[in-house]
Amino acid sequence: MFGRRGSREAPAGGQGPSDTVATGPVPALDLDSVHRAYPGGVTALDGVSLRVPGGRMVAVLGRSGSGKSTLLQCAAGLDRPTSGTVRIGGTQLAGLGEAPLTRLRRDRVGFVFQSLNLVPSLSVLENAALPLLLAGRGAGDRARAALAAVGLADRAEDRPAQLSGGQQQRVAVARALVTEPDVVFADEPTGALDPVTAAGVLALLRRAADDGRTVVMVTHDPVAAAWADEAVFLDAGRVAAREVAPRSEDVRAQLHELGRRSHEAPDVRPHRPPTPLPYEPDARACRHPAASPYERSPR
Ligand SMILES: Nc1ncnc2c1ncn2[C@@H]1O[C@H](COP(=O)(O)OP(=O)(O)OP(=O)(O)O)[C@@H](O)[C@H]1O
Repeated sequence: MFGRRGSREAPAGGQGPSDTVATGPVPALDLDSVHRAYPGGVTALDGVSLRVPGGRMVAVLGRSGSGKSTLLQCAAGLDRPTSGTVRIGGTQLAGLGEAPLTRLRRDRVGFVFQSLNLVPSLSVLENAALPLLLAGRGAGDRARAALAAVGLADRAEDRPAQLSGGQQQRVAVARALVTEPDVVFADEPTGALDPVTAAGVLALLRRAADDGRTVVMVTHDPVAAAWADEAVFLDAGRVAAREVAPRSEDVRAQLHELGRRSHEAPDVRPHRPPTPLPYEPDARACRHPAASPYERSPR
């Protein structure tokens, strides 16, 4: 049911390591020379170009602090690059005001986050339906179908706290897919899960790509990366390498090589607040964890 893609063809065109080449005229996701400098002088992204066609799953890897989450946030329209362009389905995000950007995120983009999970006070069904409810659209049938697709049809009336961690993450996947988005962004979606449960979540993302969606997943896990069509390795905010049809051992070796190149610098995870609810116009102003309705619910 959750088979890997049969065709794992190499990208055409002899491009350098900074590009994933689109097969169609308009890539589902297109980043061109994206820079992101934070106040204080940290350059998190230093000219990243990445084109991802529809139906492809890309894993983004790299050492802690290499810019993976910043890349995801800029690509998803949750953060604005200092320079460079991001296009989703041909729409340039920089040209959009807050309201159209919010609509685009809500209607054409899905999000799965490790630490930013479900609304504890809502039922599982309401959580899965959330992007549709916020858009004022009828939600029941589609949310039930999305829950059925992740194997949780019988838990629709439960609260998130009544589910296991893996089940909660499957609800998050259902929520990400309920709008039938063009692009799904997943930031370490399996980081807190055991290997078997993680495989279930990865299979769902894999199936989304096989159904024609574009999936961009940040991960530290070489095994998770092996579910993708392509692995893109960041180092100090740049694309350092890429691997088509990655195998976990090759990904592990590449990560080791990146670590060696950086002279075994201490692997310190930067402090970053949880990503705010991506559907609200003022979401980027709500950086404090307490303001986020997607807090991980107590178990
Ligand atoms: N809001 C911020 N303000 C200032 N610097 C930031 C901010 N967010 C991230 N950074 C810095 O930008 C760089 C890239 O951070 P980012 O979170 O994108 O890395 P990452 O590869 O996702 O790391 P990890 O794997 O640990 O999550 C780091 O040096 C980090 O400290």
